[in-house]
Amino acid sequence: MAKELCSGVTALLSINTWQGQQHHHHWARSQLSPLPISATHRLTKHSRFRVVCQSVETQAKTEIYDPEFGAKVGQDRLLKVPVSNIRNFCIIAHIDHGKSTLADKLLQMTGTVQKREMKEQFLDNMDLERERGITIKLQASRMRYMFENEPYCLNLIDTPGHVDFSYEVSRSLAACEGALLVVDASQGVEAQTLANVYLALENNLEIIPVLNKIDLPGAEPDRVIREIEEVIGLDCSKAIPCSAKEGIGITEILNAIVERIPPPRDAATSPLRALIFDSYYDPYRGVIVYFRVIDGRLKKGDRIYFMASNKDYFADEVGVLSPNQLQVDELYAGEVGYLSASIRSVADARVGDTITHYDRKAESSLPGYEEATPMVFCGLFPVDADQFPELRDALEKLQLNDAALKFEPETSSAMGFGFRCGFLGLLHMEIVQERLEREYNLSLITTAPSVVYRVNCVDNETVECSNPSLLPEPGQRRSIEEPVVKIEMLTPKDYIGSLMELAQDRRGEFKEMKYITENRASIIYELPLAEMVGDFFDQLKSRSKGYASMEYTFIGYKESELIKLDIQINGEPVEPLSTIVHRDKAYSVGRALTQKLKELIPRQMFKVPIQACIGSKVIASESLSAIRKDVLAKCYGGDISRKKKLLKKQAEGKKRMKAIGKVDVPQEAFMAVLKLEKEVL
Ligand SMILES: Nc1nc2c(ncn2[C@@H]2O[C@H](COP(=O)(O)OP(=O)(O)OP(=O)(O)O)[C@@H](O)[C@H]2O)c(=O)[nH]1
Repeated sequence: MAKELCSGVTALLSINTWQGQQHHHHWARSQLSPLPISATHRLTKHSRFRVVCQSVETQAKTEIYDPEFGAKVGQDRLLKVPVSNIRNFCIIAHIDHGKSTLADKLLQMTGTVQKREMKEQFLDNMDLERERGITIKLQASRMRYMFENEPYCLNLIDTPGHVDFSYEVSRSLAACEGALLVVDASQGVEAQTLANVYLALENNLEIIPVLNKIDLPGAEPDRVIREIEEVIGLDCSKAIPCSAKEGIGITEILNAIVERIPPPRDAATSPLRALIFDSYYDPYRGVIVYFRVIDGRLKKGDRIYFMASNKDYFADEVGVLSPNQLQVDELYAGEVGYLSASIRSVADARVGDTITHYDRKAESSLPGYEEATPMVFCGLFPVDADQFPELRDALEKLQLNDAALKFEPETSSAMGFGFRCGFLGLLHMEIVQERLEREYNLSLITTAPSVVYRVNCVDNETVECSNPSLLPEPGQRRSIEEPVVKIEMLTPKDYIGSLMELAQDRRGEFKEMKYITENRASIIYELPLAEMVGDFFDQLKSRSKGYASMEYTFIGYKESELIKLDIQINGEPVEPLSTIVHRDKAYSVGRALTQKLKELIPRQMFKVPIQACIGSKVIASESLSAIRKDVLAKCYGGDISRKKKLLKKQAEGKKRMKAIGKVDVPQEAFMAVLKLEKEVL
């Protein structure tokens, strides 16, 4: 167990400890403060022990014998400081501008973690996150920082960097008094940065602009400062130039956090109100809740009450994040920590919920709580029907840790048993799919994502429909409404035309365009969400050579002329290929989709017609010709080419396919509607 001792030299330590009647002796070689040493024996507050420090340089020995020392060691690491010495902050940055690198450097510089303890990046914990280089879940860490001979406790709350998780971002901002605004000095302000800065300003945070990557030859800090001032209207006279990679400017940032970010309000005597900014499921301890105490105190053993989910528990364990969990007895207003209370699902302790005492409830909960509303749906079917129970178990397990994931059973004559799942956005959907396949070893067929439509029926009822194949028949419906989003694209001026064309093609309604600097513009459109869930983002990136960025917010539902397009393969309707499209696009989509399917579906031993229909009317048709009988298959002998062929066939057999009637349809076909060429849309 690692414990932090104080001193300042590289030393050889001889540690003698007594626990009850037992005496233990350890040697450890370590540079003392601020780096922790590790002792295999458990040191507790009540251990009596003797520490002998021997300087490696001078060989001089110093002996410390202090039965109280254990308590001091504990305190040092747990760091209790007055509320005026606490600073709670987060980092706002566009993807890839260096948020995680900076966070890691801050942890290192304050001695919170040692370099060798750090995996590639400490704050991004999940494998998937590390692989994709993006932050998905929030984490937090406290740091100890000495400023003008006084210890300060700096709590860094990490924020996810993707629009799908903007609600989580808003809650972690609400747990802070300040934010570092990190902008890549070789790039500039991006849409994501803007959206998060506005959120931070709404939460009255003190913002410290930081210009990262000044080590790069292409860095233009002055231009970027002007951009931040013009676009956001933030005073950048005290912006800090830094290189998170090279460790330049880190001390200035730490000093600015202490000097410029206000301490939390001292409200330890009010009834308890703590804001949950993250939670995750631990299979051994139940849900671990990360929170910031806004008012009052929270003690180990307290009976607590979650105001939104209406559940009560006993707080079995309360502690701080350093960044590993360290237990404490109590946390008071201003502090950030975690608790565990044998909670079975994260849905009971949702991000944004308020924790109060069961016996002394706060009058009102903290503002800003929202239920997670899935915006994007898709069907998930096991390739092998036997895996259905495993898929259900896996989804249930994932849901324990992800309150935003929704699912319900779905049956389709073409696909068999599966689930209709709801996600916050496309990235969330991809993450869940990947985790199901990787962590649970499932082989899945995923249908193209769909949004939730509102169907106004002739009997004046309104039904919500997230599955195109279940859309009420034309005779039963009066109108269909679809979700609409407002998007803001930030782009260098050279790509304005191409991006406007993209938005226009996707049924976008132009709202506003303004130049934010002489070379960059902001373009605002309102556009159906359904048009966004496809490859809009990829298109935006490829049309702007990666320079444009975007941000979207849901603004409401709007009536639109929509119809259902069905696909028949070999005369059989394939419901998972049904899509809802705008009337004007039905013919071109139908044509493109049948052509695409013809390319994707392997040829069979017989001729296969592929048709697109609206109701019973066929609007486009293609046909897949039969393959000749494989005469070579009957060949006998050890011919190498024959073996190769067999191997190839075997490999093909492993490809994900779903037999629809007699036809094998590969996974790509189900996503075909997303990949239709731009020209036809
Ligand atoms: N040259 C240079 N590169 C940097 C610096 N800071 C970060 N980088 C690099 O920029 C890339 C992105 O950095 P990250 O810290 O992963 O970015 P991020 O903002 O955390 O990204 P998300 O986790 O996706 O939000 C990495 O390849 C870093 O090595 C810097 O100061 N100088």
